[in-house]
Amino acid sequence: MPQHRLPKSIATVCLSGTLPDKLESAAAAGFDGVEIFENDLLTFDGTPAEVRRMCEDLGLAITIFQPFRDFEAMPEPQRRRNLDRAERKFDTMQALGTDLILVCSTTHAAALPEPERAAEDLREMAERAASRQLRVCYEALAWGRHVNRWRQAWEIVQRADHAALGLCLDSFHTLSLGDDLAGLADAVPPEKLFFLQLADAPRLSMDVLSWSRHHRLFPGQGELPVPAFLKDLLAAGYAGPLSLEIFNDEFRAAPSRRIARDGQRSLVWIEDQVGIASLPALPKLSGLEFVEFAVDHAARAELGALIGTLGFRPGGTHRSKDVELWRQGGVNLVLNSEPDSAASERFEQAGPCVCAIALRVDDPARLVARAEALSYRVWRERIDAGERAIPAIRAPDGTLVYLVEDPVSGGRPIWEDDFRLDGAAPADGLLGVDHVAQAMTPDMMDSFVLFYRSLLGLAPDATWELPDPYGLVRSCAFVSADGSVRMPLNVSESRRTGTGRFVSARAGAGVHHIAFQAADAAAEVDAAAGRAAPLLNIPENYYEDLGARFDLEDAEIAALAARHLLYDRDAAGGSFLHAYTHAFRDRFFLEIVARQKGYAGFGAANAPVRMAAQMRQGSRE
Ligand SMILES: O=C(O)c1ccc(O)c(O)c1
Ligand SMILES: [Mg+2]
Repeated sequence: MPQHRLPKSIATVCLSGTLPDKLESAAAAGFDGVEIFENDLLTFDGTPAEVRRMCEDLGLAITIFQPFRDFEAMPEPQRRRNLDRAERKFDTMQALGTDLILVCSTTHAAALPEPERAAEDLREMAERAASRQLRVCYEALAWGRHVNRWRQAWEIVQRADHAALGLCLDSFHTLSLGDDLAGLADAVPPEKLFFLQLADAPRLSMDVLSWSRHHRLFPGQGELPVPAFLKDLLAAGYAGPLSLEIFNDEFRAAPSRRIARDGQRSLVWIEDQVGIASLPALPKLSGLEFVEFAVDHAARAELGALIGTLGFRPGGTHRSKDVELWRQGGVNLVLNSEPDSAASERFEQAGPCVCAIALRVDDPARLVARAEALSYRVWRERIDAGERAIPAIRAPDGTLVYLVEDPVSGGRPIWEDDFRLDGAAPADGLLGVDHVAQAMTPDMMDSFVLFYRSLLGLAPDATWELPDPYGLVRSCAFVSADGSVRMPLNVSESRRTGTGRFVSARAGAGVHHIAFQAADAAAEVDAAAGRAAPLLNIPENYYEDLGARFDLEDAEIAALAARHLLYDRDAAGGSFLHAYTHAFRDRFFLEIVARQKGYAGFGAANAPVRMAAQMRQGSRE
């Protein structure tokens, strides 16, 4: 393991904007250095010396200049021209003030399949570089013409045998081919490990070039074993920068400050994963203590009426603020109309919405420290004497995530301190909050993924592509190990889907629906119907199909149909019952669910039916 902190670096290609924007965002996020991607220099209207000065002013080192393409093993006359081209790039590097250039393995059809020639050429280039105190590192592209594995690249570097020539290892190129770094520590001396690029990605079945150019992600946002890769590299003695190199269509378009910040977080996360730095330990989560809505008085009355039909009753009022607590069984809903508060700020911006959720955790202070180490913003609401200070962390969309100490860990319920609990006894059919689903623009998804994974240790469930009548909705839930916290994330490229319309109305991301877990779904729905709850109608065709898909008795199906309950079952025999309310002002909706025999999903198979029903219901209003 390295004795000193490894510098953190990011390739300019990861970020949107002009070169100065990219550099400022990298510096603001706390990076020590940048990889200058050649295209960002070519399109910049200023000299390399100016870029050098900008970086110096921002405290950024230029860790590498890249890429230098189609160099090795080319026939004449390209061979000679390539060496001239290299000399020109060395001039640029000297003006930039960086000593390292990345040569990626050639993809050129004319390249010769001769490692000896590749070695000879790289040796010549390294010799010329060395005469200017510069160095060259060689990277195997996963789609290289003759060299696509690090072992092949190493064979060539070894054969070239020049002190100014080493390897660049890129986690994507190795892991995308199902390869790993086994044998690296034995084969390659540490001084030959010149540079490391870290990139994660979702597992996709497509050609590796398109996968790499459009779908890379920061470590922790995807599915590749990047921490294991880094561990192997550190064990082999790598002591250079940890550098992020992400080609991603969303990143290219998203605000560079947010993406740079996420990049920096991903490196803090991976340092903790591999044990070269440590974050305060992950929280132990035990469910949601409350969900808070930002409302004005009119919306509060209307929302109170809706949740009233699900058996919620006013349970108390806040001692010093215009805030009501509504309860049903194990669920607490907070309706916040306090002017000049975090809630009112959200209301002004987005109208009635979920402005906060509260997690029950074993140690709020430890999770606040973890959030701070990951540069997530911590919020402390102003409080009056005698009231409890409840810390909160800002999710990527600004929603507050309050942290309350789990009573099991010795925490006292927060309600007695801050509320006058004077409500009538509510109904008690709900056990707790089952899940809170958020909808967002596609460019926000990976920021949320990193938030839930790095901060809370939630793990991704399966990804679903759900057909709404007006476009696809992509959904992936993040779930705690014990299932007590479930957070589905939904995105849609179309603005006409339910998700797309929500995101437009909400101007960003937010909570799209909240599901309550019932002990007995049928009883809960019957009670809600008795209170004239606006429940979503499900068409008869759905129930016809249920009978075909599952071995349910006709009477069972009739009982589901009568209640507009949806049904799902998993391979292990677990089952799921759920029903929905109409949307509240076309913004968010509520769901009643019951899980049996360990069912762990969300009824994804039913989502198209639900979305079509919502579309019909919306157009009737
Ligand atoms: O996609 C490419 O061409 C490319 C270029 C340079 C790299 O370091 C890399 O990993 C990929
Ligand atoms: Mg690379």
